[in-house]
Parts: sequence; C-alpha cells; structure tokens
Amino acid sequence: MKKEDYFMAAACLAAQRSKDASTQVGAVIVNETDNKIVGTGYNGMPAGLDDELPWERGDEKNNYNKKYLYVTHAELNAIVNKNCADVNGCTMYVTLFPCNECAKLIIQSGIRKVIYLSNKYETRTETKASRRMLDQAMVDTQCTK
Ligand SMILES: O=c1ccn([C@H]2C[C@H](O)[C@@H](COP(=O)(O)O)O2)c(=O)[nH]1
Ligand SMILES: [Zn+2]
Repeated sequence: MKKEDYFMAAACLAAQRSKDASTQVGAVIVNETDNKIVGTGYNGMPAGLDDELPWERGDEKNNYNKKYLYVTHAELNAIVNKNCADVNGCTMYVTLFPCNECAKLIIQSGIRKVIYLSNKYETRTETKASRRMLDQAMVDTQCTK
C-alpha cells in the first residue's frame, strides 16, 4: 500500500467516529520526516457536549438549533489533539477539502500540504475562499482520487 493511501485510510477511519449523519469528516496530521501520525480528529461537538447540542442540518447556517453553530471541524480537532509541540511543516490528510475557517488554522499552524479525498462543496463561497487562502499561502493541495 502506498503511504498516501495508508494515511488517507486512517483519516477515513477517524471519520467513522463522527456522529454527523450527513457528512463524516476525518483528518490526520503526518510528520513527513519520520512518517508518523501526530494528530487525528473528526467532526464532533465540543468536548462533553456530544449529547447536548443539535445535529440537525437545515439550510440556514446561522440558525440557533442547527449543527453549524456548534460542530467542531475535523481539522481543528486534529490540530488541537496533536501529540507534539507544533505541526510546522506537516501534511494533513483530510476526507473533505477544508472550509475557510479550517484553512486559516492550517496556515497559522504551519501545515504545508493538504491531501484531500472529496471536494463536494467546491462551488461554495467558503470553499473558494479557502482555496484562495491556501494558494496564496503556498500550502500545497492535492486530491488523492
Ligand atoms: O472544513 C470542514 C468543513 C466541514 N466539516 C464538517 C462540519 C459538518 O459536521 C459537516 C458538513 O455538514 P453538511 O451537512 O455536509 O453541510 O462537515 C469539517 O469537519 N471540516
Ligand atoms: Zn472547517
């Protein structure tokens, strides 16, 4: 198995832990120098609030009773769960192309490459803004498909 397939499989496995019925997202951060996973995450509610907050979808993102105001994205969880001092120069394997908020976190944390499986929301403004920031920050992005 290729290294890229192995790490993406790990991201897919992490995604399976998500309770989001419509989109499960998994992310792993890899230190390419020694090919080690240094952080993993999936989209979930903030710690301890898993059964307190709504998972309903709905179109209106700013709705008090919809998941969008509450869910913690897979990329953020992978970064805060890191088991090393920093993730400078690391690669992130993620099952969905990052949103604009995650793109900011990726850039600020020093991750230099993002390998993704799906970009099903590529026409959304958030995704275009994410692409714009990642490109301008020269974070390498590659689709594994
Ligand atoms: O960068 C991202 C973007 C989205 N997610 C999560 C947040 C939600 O739980 C789902 C998207 O739900 P939809 O019902 O498909 O709109 O994906 C993420 O973890 N990272
Ligand atoms: Zn995000």
